[in-house]
Amino acid sequence: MTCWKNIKAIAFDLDGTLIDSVPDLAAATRATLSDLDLPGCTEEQVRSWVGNGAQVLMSRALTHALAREVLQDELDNAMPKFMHHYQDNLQQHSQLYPCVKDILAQLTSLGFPLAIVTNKPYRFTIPLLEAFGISHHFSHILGGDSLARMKPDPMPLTHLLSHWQLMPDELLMVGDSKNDILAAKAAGITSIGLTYGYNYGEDIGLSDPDAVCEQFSEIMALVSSSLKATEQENV
Ligand SMILES: O=C(O)COP(=O)(O)O
Ligand SMILES: [Mg+2]
Repeated sequence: MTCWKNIKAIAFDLDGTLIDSVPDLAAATRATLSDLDLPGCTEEQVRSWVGNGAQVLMSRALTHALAREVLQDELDNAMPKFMHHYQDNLQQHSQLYPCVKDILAQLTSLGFPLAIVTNKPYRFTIPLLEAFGISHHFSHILGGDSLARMKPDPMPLTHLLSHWQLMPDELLMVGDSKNDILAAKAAGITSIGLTYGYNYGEDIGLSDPDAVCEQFSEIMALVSSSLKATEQENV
């Protein structure tokens, strides 16, 4: 049984959890394909390709456009173009999901240490968080290239556990993708799966997170049981 009352710190996924970033990822993907004189793609297709970082996104887009397996040098040629297009247009059309700013502020004022654990390259993560005015909430920020392995590997989460000196049952991962839930399970930590993000078109419930939430604001009710437990201990 999940013990919500033990939660002391929270790790958040970024794309599809805090920020709906697909419109700008799709624009950068399409601009890259256009540079290469390849057929474009839809935003919906990009939504189903996001989840394993920029390189895998571009690899999936090229595989689709070429209708065959992509060669390493084709990917190597495309990546700087994608990075350039995305860097210049990180938040033209991306948006924070409802209540994100408010809930992060509440969690911060309640004293939870918060982290970002994203597969997005680190160099895009910081400016995006800053652009939306939420970077100050996170005391630790890990991009997909910050460590040797990214989600679904547990490495970023075990890194956080040792950084914060927490037991696995004291850390919560909140994310929209099976990569978030698989990483959480492999690290032995609690997870919440959000239904509104990107999960390759699959139901996040199939990954069996400890709880499924349809709205970001619903995480407050689960996390607040840990506060009640702390209050009772302090009486
Ligand atoms: O960039 C991606 O592919 C996914 O990023 P996320 O881990 O924040 O969802
Ligand atoms: Mg995500």
